[in-house]
Order: sequence, then C-alpha cells, then structure tokens
Amino acid sequence: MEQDFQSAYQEEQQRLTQVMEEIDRRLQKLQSVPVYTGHDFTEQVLEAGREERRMALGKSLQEPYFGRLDFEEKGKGERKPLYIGKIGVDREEVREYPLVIDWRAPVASLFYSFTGGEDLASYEAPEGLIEGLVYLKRNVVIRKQILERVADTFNRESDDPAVSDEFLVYRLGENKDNRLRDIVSTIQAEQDQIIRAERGKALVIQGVAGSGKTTVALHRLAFLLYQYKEQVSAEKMIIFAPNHMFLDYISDVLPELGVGSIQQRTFNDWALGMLDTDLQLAPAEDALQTWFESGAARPEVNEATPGRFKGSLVFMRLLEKVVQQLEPLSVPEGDFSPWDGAVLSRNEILHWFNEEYKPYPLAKRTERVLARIHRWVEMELKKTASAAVLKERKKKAAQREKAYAKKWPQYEAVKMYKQLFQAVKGPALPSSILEEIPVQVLKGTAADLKKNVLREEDLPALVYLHILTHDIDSGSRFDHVVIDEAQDFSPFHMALLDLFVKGHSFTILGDLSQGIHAYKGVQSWDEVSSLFDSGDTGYFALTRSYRSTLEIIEFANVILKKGVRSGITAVPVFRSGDPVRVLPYGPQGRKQHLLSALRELSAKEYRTVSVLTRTLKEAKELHAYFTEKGIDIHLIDGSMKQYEGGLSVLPVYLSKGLEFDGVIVADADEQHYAADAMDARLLYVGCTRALHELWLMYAEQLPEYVEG
Ligand SMILES: Nc1ncnc2c1ncn2[C@@H]1O[C@H](COP(=O)(O)OP(=O)(O)OP(=O)(O)O)[C@@H](O)[C@H]1O
Repeated sequence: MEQDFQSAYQEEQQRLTQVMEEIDRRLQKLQSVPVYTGHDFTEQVLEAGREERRMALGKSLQEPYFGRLDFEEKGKGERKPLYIGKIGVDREEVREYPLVIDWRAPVASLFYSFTGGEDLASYEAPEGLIEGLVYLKRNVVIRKQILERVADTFNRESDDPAVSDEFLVYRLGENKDNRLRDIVSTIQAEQDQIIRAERGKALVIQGVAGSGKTTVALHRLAFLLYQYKEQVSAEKMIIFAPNHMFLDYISDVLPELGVGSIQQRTFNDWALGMLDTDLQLAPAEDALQTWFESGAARPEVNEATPGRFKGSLVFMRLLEKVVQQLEPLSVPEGDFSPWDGAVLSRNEILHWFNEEYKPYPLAKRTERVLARIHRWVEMELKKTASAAVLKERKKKAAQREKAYAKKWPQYEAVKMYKQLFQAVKGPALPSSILEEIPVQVLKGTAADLKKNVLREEDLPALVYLHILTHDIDSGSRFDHVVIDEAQDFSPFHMALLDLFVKGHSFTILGDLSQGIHAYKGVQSWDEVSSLFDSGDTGYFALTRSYRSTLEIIEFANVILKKGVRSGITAVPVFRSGDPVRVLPYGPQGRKQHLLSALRELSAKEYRTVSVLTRTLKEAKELHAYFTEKGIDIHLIDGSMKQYEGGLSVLPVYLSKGLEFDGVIVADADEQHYAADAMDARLLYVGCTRALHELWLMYAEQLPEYVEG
C-alpha cells in the first residue's frame, strides 16, 4: 500500500514537473512578445487576448490541476490520463486531449459524475454521447508548485475498487477563514448535476443547511459563462444575496474560478438603482428587531403582515389595476395652442395617445406624444411667412410647450405609490382597489410614506410601478439570475425579476427549514414553481450536508424533526468529530461561563469561532463584556459590510449563510427558544453554522426539541 502510494507520488511529481515546464515555456513565449500600446484596434484586441492568456498561464503555473481521471473511450482501446484544472491549457498538437482540461469542459464532468461501478461511464460531448471505462480517479493537491498530496478516490485495479469519500472528508475537516472557497476539486455528483444543468429554465433547488447551495450557485455561474460563451456575458449575470456582509463573504469564489464582472448584489441595492430616488430605506435592523424579538413581543405572521401582502401576486395585480386607472387621466384637459390662432385639438392628441402610441407604457407614450406635438408645432411654424412673426411665434411656442408638458403626469414610482396609499393627493381610485389592501397595511404604509420612510417590502412594488409606466430598457435585462437564500424572497420579487431575465433563466436556491423570515418569504417551493409554465421550470433537492460533522448534523436534525416537524432532514457525510456539548450555566454565572467556554474553544486550532445570541441586545451586551475581559472579538450587528473572521458574537438570525469552525449557542433555553416552529428554525440555523464543534449553553430548561 505504502509502496503504491510512493510510486503514485513519484509518477505525479514527474508529470507535474513536465507540465510546469511546458506551461512556463508557453508563458515565456508569450512574454517575449512586446506589449502593444498603440492605437490600432485590431492590435489592441490581440494584445488583450495575449494579456488574458498571460494571466491565465501565470495562475495555472502555480496550481496547474487538481485531479486526474484515467479514461478509456469505448472502441479506442487506449487508456488516457486526463488532468483537470481550474484553467484549461491546450496542447500545441491538435486531436489530443488538452494538457490540462478546464473543469467545466464536457469530458471533465466524468470526474464529478462518476460514482463507481462496473458499468460504462458517459458524458455528453458536442459530437454526442461518449462512453468508456474509468480506471482511476485521483485527487492531486498542488500548492505554489509543490505537490502536497496524492489521494486515489477510485482505482479499478485495486483490491477495493469503490469510490471513497476520504479526500472529501479530508477537505471538509480543514478549518475555515473569513471567505467561502471554491470546491472544484471535490464537487459531488448531485452538485455537478445542478452546476451543469441547461440554462433556459428556472431551476429551484431545495438544499439542506450546508449542502453547498451558495457554492454550487457560484460554480454554476462560472460554468454557464464557459458553456454558453456566445450567448451570455458576465456583466449580464447576477447573483442576489441577502446582505453586504454575505456578499463580502462569498466575493472570492468567482475570482478564484477565474471569472470576473458577474454582478453580486442585494435585491434592495438593485431595486434602488432602478428607481433613481433619493429616499433611503429604513434601517434593516428595525424590521429584524421586531421580527426576531423573543416571546410574546413578536407579532403574529399572517396574510395581512406587510411583507407578506406586499410580496404577494395579489398586490402585483393590484398595481396593474392602479396603472390602468391612470391611463384615462393622462392627457390634460383642453386643446393645445402654441400661439394665439393655432390650435391642436385635444381629440387629436387623445387619438395619438389612445390609438397610435397605445402599445407604449404611459411615460414612454407621453414622451412620444409630446415629441409629436413638437413636430406639429414645427410644421405650423413653417407656414409662417414673416421672419419677425416667426421669431415671436417660436418664442411663444417654446414657452407654451413647456407649460403644457408640465400638465402631463410624471409617472414617478414613489409618487404613484404615495398616491395609492393616500400619503399625498392624487387621482381618486375606486374603492374596490383600496378594499383589497388590508387596513393595517394601508394605515401603516400611509404613515411611513408621509414621513418619507420606505421599507424593503415596498421595493418590488416601486420597481414594478416604474416598469409598468416606463418599460424595461434592454440594458437592464439579465442573461441569468441566481437567487440565493430564496426562501426569503416573495413571489412578487421573483415574478418581477422574471420580467428582467431572458427565457426564465434562473437558479433559485434556498432551504425552507431555514425560513426564519416567514414574515416576508415563501412557505413552499410551489409558490415559486407556479410562477412558471411547467416546461420552464425544474426542481432539484440537495440532501447531503458537507459543512458539519456527523454529530452536529444528527443533533440539528432532531431540532428539525421535533421542533419544525419538517421531513427535510440532512444526510451527513461520514465525518466524525467531538460530540455536541449541551451545558447548563455553571455556578460562576452565565456571562462568566460563556467567557470561559469561548476561551476554551478559541484556544484550539480553529480560525473562526462565534457566540450566537438570541437577540441583538444580548449580542451587544456580551460583546461589551468579552471586550472588557480583553478578548478581541467582533460584534456583527446587521450593518456590517465585511465579515472579518476570527472571533465573533452575533444574534443567531444574522448567522444565516455563514459558517464557523466552532459555535457556542448562548441561552439555548425555553425562555429564549419557545416551543414554536419559528424559534426551532432559528436554533436549527444556529447549530448548522458549526463545522467542527458545537456547544449549547443554557439556564434552567432546554426547549423540548433539544436533546440534552
Ligand atoms: N463538494 C464539496 N466539497 C467540499 N466542500 C464542500 C462541498 N460542498 C459544500 N462544501 C462546503 O460546505 C460548506 C457549506 O457550503 P455552502 O455555504 O455553499 O452551503 P449552503 O447550502 O449554502 O449552506 P446554508 O444554507 O447552511 O447557508 C462550505 O464550507 C463549502 O465549502
């Protein structure tokens, strides 16, 4: 066995040396071409291509590949070792497999989809289905040109030719810093299927905590860009993530995969950008504090909850009716007269508005009609013989056109929205429209809007009012949209985004078990799928969890089963660690005990450790206490733009999407986590943030869904 390993290592070392020499030779050749700095466009394009290649080869030289697959194509009688890397490097000879195959290439899919067995493996190539036998699947770890590790995941000629998880488990056992990383060397078959799924559909992916949803979404973007390079561009692809800190946390993955320029934004930022308004959103912490209060102080969630009503398709349809009401009120009363004696009748203007320019939305229509009126004025001016009179008329016409244009409505989204909620004066709307809005939503929104307060749940409506009246300009359309943490998006959010994306090309990922924002998100994936025709949507489930140890996942699954009564539990990868510790506060008291637990856990080799509290207030208090005791720890409070890693204290609801080597859940007791699904979900989110170690600390009584 040891001998096999030695020879495999030597073989790979030799091969690595050869490949690095070859890449270096190519790089030097490229570097010997003088950099073009002139103005010739063709030369500039060629230079840009060379620069891209120089960068790629330079990067590839450090870690040329991570995997090897020995494959014998059916009927060819020749076994070939294929080396797979983040960046493909072609050979100079044609008709050969590349020196390094890009992980996104069709043949590389074998490396991920092959799960063992005697049968022929296959992959879909441009020329059709290719079948063959896989002999070897090997992981090769190279860091800064040094071969660090060689691990066979499958070897047909060994005594035990089964695919092993050993390398995956080794990778999962590593500690994490403050950034999510790429997983190209260990993508699993179920994840690969999603990454490589075709583009023109709305894919909905339900994935348990830690199943790699965010990671898979980012790899999928890189794949789509490679596979559909002629049809999609990076600038027109976007991933929506819940907040700025999370965006910072995931920001390294796409550059690591060699992909730049893909937009990574929050929905709120995107929407505000569309609206071009000076109004600011009310701070997110306001809503979070209301909805994540513990105990009876938390309002009940129902269909009249502002986020739920304003995220519903009922509200979306209601806005369409509002805009329909505006149409007959658009053309101002009275004829238009550019100077005394010249008259353009309102009937003529109405005809233009209601017939000729009918296909345009109201603001565009207004623009066109006013332009047409201007052309009419110019024609009339041409009929004027005297230069002095012409000058006078021109001046008059300009003044009157300006005054007349002012009489037309502006169709400004915020203003229309304020009018709907009667926060400012506006056209009278039929009572049937207003009656559709729950009274508490009507009153609450009117009060907010009078104070110029916008809330995040108002944004889909505002963007929709804007596009209903102004249309979508082609530059705002996306080639592909990824929605991460999609359980927190409403049906209205998704239906709105669907108007911006070509061919329903969506990847929508989330976990209903982590639906802690029930006051605004979806409660079933049917709410999402039903937005699309059945042929335009697909569904995948990710059930294996890669983040946490077996012990942590089994512990968290109990919370799900007993507390949320959910059937979607996680299947662990067999990576065993320390048992989960459930500790009552000792005689030294709550704060002191949490402090000693934090000290103990952070003294280990871990890079990230967090203390999760139930509320923001508790996080702030503990942060002050830990700091006073000389601990260097970050407070994460919802306004952060960056995630620093190291030690953190944060309310549990802000931990969603993140992960830490060690987690201490403070106050895991009945007072803080009540016997309802919402609190159980919160605790589930908290527990599933831990990679290696999870401690729960409590006073008095544990919730009944926590195993003591
Ligand atoms: N195939 C894989 N190989 C190695 N690591 C993986 C793999 N899949 C996922 N991981 C790791 O598992 C962890 C969880 O991944 P990620 O955050 O993408 O999951 P998620 O489903 O979005 O989680 P959650 O919903 O709980 O926030 C990350 O550390 C990621 O690197």
